[in-house]
Amino acid sequence: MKQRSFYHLITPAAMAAVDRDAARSGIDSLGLMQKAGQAVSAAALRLFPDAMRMAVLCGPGNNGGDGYIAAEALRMSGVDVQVFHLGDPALLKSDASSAFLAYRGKLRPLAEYVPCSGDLVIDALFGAGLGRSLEPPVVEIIEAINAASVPVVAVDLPSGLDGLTGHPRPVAFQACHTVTFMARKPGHVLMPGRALCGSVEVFGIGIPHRILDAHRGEVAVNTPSVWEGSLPKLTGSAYKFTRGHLTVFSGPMSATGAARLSAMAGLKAGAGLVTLAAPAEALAVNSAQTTAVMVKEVDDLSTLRDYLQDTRMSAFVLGPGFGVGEKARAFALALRDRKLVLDADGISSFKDKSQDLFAYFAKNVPTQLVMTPHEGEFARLFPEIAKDQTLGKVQKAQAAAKCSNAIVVYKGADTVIASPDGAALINENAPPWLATAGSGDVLAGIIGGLLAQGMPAFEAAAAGVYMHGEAALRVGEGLTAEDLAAAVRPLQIETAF
Ligand SMILES: NC(=O)C1=CN([C@@H]2O[C@H](COP(=O)(O)OP(=O)(O)OC[C@H]3O[C@@H](n4cnc5c(N)ncnc54)[C@H](OP(=O)(O)O)[C@@H]3O)[C@@H](O)[C@H]2O)[C@H](O)CC1
Ligand SMILES: [K+]
Repeated sequence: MKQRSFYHLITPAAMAAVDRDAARSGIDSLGLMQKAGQAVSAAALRLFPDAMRMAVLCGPGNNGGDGYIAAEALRMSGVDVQVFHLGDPALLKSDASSAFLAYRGKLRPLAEYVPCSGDLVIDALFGAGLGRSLEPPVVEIIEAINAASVPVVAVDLPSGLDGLTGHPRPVAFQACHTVTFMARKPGHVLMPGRALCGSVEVFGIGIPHRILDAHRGEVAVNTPSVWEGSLPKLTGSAYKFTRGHLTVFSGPMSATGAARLSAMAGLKAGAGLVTLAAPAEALAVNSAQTTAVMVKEVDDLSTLRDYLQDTRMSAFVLGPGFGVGEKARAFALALRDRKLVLDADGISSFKDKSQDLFAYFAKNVPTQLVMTPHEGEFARLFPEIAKDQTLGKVQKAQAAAKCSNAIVVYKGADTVIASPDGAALINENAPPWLATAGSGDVLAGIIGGLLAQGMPAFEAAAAGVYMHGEAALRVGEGLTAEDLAAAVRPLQIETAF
């Protein structure tokens, strides 16, 4: 059975609505808090059986409530527990107040906590209800605990981490383990939140899935379950043209390697034919270094138009090593009714001219344009969105996809794939060694290869990002882009021979 709740992400605001609906449907909310707190206590005992003292830091809301339940459960297990509270516990409301009243152990104000060797900190200051940036006294305490390197188990989210954006506000605990409830939030998956959480445990506290489903938004983790139904299927009657023809545009003689990496990756991703469309000066160098990939002269807009007469040309990659400028812009606009991956120089060519690009591709429904910017390229194409500090990476990618009518693959350790209709996926299978020269060229080629085989653009982009991560994991540390391209494999092939 698929663990659906693990792959769908629930924003903190949606989680609050889930809580409200659970209470309205008659579910005992204190019972939910008790299960949450007990799960935290179980995790602390399992992971840190030898802790000399467990310091439970309890905040002013329900996250603090979970902390009081955990503290009492630990105390009952014989652990030396000390609660350090933020704010006046007499002001706690409803379930959190009940949890506080049920706690029978030692209690001191948060400011009195001094981290000691042998401590385990259980962080129950703030969770999904963090509504604004932390104030200086709490910032200082978090910084002091992080600096002391005592282990921290976080309740729901490391305090200070924004569950929507994955950003610290302005600091957050560095946890070694985080226990969250029912479903992960985007902040558990986006960077740097993912790193601040340590390992993440999703504990079911008994909220029915029908309530979670009702509040499930547009953001999920990029897993095969989202797009595996759209993967190209290889049947016994397949021949090379039915598997699609990908064209990758080569740069000038001095910059052809990037396009060759894309081309090889497209072929490995399953495209039946791949052609490097190169200017005359780069024909020889490309021909000398390719075997299965074909080479064809495409010099200018006029030869491109002739080339496009062949309607079997099913998808295109423009950008890797291509060169920034008017030629890239003219080529991209000429491809407006084709399936196109616009990457690297193809993106940078539209700096300060992005409205032309967006206007040309505005009418395609569904969109056939995939753009693959890293952070710097994203800022060139979407300067206003990039500098909006109120938006997290997912919201930025969603806004960019909407205004460009393109699938936006906003790259990084936490690549976000966003569609103009608002759907967004966060990728989490990319190992750190994927950050190497030429890695993006390989990704563009994989996505192009999937588009060529008929996958819809959003699914092709998401599957491509996932296959890219899988290929990197297969190669391991020390990977070069050549190794990566060679390690690309189709994910699912139906062998109906
Ligand atoms: N279904 C579930 O997943 C359950 C989760 N539980 C736990 O409940 C919390 C969410 O509880 P909530 O009370 O909504 O929020 P918090 O405890 O995280 O924080 C709210 C309180 O914190 C104050 N606040 C917010 N930001 C700041 C700040 N920057 N500085 C100081 N104080 C802040 C806020 O004060 P206001 O003035 O804004 O009202 C609140 O007092 C979830 O994370 C889980 O741990 C349930 O226990 C079980 C069900
Ligand atoms: K917390």
